Amino acid sequence: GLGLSFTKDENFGEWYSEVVVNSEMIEYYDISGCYILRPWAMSIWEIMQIFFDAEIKKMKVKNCYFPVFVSPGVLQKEKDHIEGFAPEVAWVTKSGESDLEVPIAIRPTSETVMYPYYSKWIRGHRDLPLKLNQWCNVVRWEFSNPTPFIRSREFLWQEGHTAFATKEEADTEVLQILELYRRIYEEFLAIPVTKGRKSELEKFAGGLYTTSVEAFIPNTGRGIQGATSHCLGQNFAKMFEINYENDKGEKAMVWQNSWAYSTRTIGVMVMVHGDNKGLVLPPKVAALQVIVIPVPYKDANTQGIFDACAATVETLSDAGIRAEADLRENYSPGWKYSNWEMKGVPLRIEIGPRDLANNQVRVVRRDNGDKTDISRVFLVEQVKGMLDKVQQNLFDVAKQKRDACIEVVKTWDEFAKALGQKKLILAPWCDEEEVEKDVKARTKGEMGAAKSLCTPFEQPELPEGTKCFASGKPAKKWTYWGRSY
Ligand SMILES: O=C1CCCN[C@@H]1CCCn1cnc2ccccc2c1=O
Repeated sequence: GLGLSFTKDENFGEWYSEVVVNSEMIEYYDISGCYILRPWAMSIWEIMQIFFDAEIKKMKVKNCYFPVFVSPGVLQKEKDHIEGFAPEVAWVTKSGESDLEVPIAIRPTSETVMYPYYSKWIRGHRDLPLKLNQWCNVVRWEFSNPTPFIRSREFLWQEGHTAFATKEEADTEVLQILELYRRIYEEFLAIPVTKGRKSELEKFAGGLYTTSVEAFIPNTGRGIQGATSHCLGQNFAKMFEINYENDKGEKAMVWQNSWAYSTRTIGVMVMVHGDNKGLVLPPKVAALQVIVIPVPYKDANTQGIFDACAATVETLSDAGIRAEADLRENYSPGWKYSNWEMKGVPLRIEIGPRDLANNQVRVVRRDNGDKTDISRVFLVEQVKGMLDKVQQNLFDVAKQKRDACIEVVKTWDEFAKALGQKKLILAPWCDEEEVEKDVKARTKGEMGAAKSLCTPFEQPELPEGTKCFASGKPAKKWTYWGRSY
């Protein structure tokens, strides 16, 4: 039938797969871990891209495009960053019938592709800052459970790679980009995220420090890294000899950042807002914000109803609202309601004989089902107002649910209990890596180990003498912990 076979609370994994397919965002592909992004998903990606691309252009970042193929020499150049990732690198070994002399890697990320050329292009201090970004795909041949948008062997992202004369400039940009990622999640996807710093164990090994925006999925009790903004320090500058003659005539190495968000954002949005009727789209990223549906009754002025639907679409479209009418003759209004609810369209407008007679329309909200009759005289401002209310309500509900999952703990027992209850745990930590490894070891199991998610920039009060939850040593900071994707 039309509806879902699984409910979000009873069978989250099956529910998710069904929603992304039935809403026509994803088509499963015949290669494991690869998915077809259909227009209903691609339109969300494009709306975010328009915002983010415009914002980085204000920051004087320029777009470019580097090859997808990586020569083995440079890929292996960065020893400690590549070692952990090597199993994920996909290689081209043949063309046609013949083997390639030297296998060629497919980019899993582009530091090693780009930085030999940064070394060539950056000569003097006038060549700085160099700020490039590319919108592209990357390939990581992962083996852990593939999930559309969340974990796939190929995904779309943007990767920014910048180089500065000073650490101060790099530090500043890291946080400017992180704020853009917060806006992507909170202003567009209506998802609350926490800005913070990754631990030494969880950070990008090739960098100096990693900041991230962290989201949380209440249904699975798992944290998920939403986007990352790394300061690479001078590590890659040393490796790839990216230096310049500074204004004192000395040779100096550049300070670099790299930052990315990916199509994973779309999966988080599905998981957070979706319900048992299917996808729920935040209006800001909805390709279609209003669907207008005629509700003819016997022969009561059917043409008048269809004309009113068309006129309503025109009025809303002229006001910049993304609206369409579903005038298909061979589907009932009820079928259409279910279909567009499954696709997550924020508002439905119904026009029947009574609405026509009263020069009004009935508006139904997808997020909470509220029905409101509004006069066609005030149509645009009322619909705009309702779209804003849907956007805000989705954020407020998601934030309330996420906050309800946060558990502040002081001891190991409280930590273990909260973990079992699928909580997002805030705990005082001594900031020792050995202790972090110990937490992973002690929580290993079929649900996956707990790990540190981030140390939030907004630190609660840490009373003198507070002990680390895991080691009992003097705590230095509050850190979020939990199972994760
Ligand atoms: O996050 C980002 C932001 C954008 C640019 N790259 C950084 C760091 C990527 C870390 N990473 C992640 N998976 C990998 C997989 C295979 C080889 C290398 C890597 C790898 O370096």
